[in-house]
Amino acid sequence: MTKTITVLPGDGIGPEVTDSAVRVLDYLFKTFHHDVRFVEERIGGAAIDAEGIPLPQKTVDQCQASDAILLGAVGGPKWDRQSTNVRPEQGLLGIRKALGLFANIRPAKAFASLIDASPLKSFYVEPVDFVIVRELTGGLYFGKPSERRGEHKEQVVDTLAYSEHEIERVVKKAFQMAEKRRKKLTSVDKANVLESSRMWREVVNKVASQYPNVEVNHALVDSTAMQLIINPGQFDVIVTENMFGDILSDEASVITGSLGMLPSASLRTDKLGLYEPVHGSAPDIVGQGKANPLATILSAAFLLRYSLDMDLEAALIETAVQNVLKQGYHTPDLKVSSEHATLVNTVEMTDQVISAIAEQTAHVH
Ligand SMILES: NC(=O)c1ccc[n+]([C@@H]2O[C@H](COP(=O)([O-])OP(=O)(O)OC[C@H]3O[C@@H](n4cnc5c(N)ncnc54)[C@H](O)[C@@H]3O)[C@@H](O)[C@H]2O)c1
Ligand SMILES: CC(C)[C@H](C(=O)O)[C@@H](O)C(=O)O
Ligand SMILES: [Mg+2]
Repeated sequence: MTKTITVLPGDGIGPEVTDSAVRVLDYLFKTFHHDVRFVEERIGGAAIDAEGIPLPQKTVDQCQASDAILLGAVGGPKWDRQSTNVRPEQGLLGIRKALGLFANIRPAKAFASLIDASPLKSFYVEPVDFVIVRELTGGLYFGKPSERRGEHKEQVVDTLAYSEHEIERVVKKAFQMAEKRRKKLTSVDKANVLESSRMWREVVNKVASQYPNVEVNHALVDSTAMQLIINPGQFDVIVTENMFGDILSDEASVITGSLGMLPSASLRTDKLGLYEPVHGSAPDIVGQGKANPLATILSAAFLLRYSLDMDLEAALIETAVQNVLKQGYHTPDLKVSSEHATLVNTVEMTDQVISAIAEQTAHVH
């Protein structure tokens, strides 16, 4: 049966990086004779410009009817300047919520050839291999009320709300991942201040009894931000609420070299997932061929693994990315200094990944 991937390029460098990932996927599907079609829909600023809203119903319906979703990025100064309440980011939050994608998986792993691209000393970067499991459909991002108040709108309120069920399902996902990895789970919160964090801890402790092989630590978010810099190698799986996960995952991304390298998967309990780079629409480099497509290409590998059960094809992408980096190809965001380094643009980087896949699949007809 034909599988469908909905592609949501979005704004800024979004279309540049999704084009790259679609080319890589298309190459693999042709090579292995998989029957997969791509359908493109609008989200974010692109949807606001065309239809006045960041998440048209047609986009939601198409995503719901598909097997997986590949997203670029949304947002940019053009829409920040508009004085309306309509924002591109509402499209992204809306699609995560509409599809119930509660678990956002953001791995950070050191690539041997990028160790020197990190702002940290290589000694700290080499052992890095952790996954942030970020709760994605609750917390401060979605709590109501969220509004300006008072006669002169001189007050404001945002709400951090969670139900036990919302915490439990994402914490279980994190335990399941930890079981398959080094069996260490760090739950990050602000339990010295927030009631929601104290409940978060209780739920983690309750779920922990079902996973006796996994060692559990509770850590405060401020000290975790520091530990990520002074000893990032200590972490295996980190589970945390929506906003803390957002912040820590950007921090994590630079440890391993660049925001342009970090993929993500947003999952629920069945196979449908949304795959996107952790980075944003990078308005400062749009249209210049400088966008690093690897975060999106690696997100496409997750798409193959988690939504389409194509583990072999996913591994081919990951090995190809490693090989291309080993050969010294890099986009401008990757500060590599080796004498074999070759600076390439977005399209050339994609070409290199496809040739590296071709080398591995030369025997397939
Ligand atoms: N998932 C998303 O769609 C998403 C995520 C974060 C930010 N945003 C939106 O993106 C816009 C810009 O936000 P920002 O500037 O804070 O974050 P950003 O991630 O877009 O950019 C931060 C910096 O990293 C660089 N960068 C990011 N991705 C890169 C890539 N693939 N290759 C090379 N360099 C890359 C950018 O050039 C910039 O200097 C905002 O409107 C924000 O809301 C969207
Ligand atoms: C653009 C924004 C709404 C989004 C978030 O905060 O979730 C982004 O920063 C991310 O990390 O995916
Ligand atoms: Mg973010």
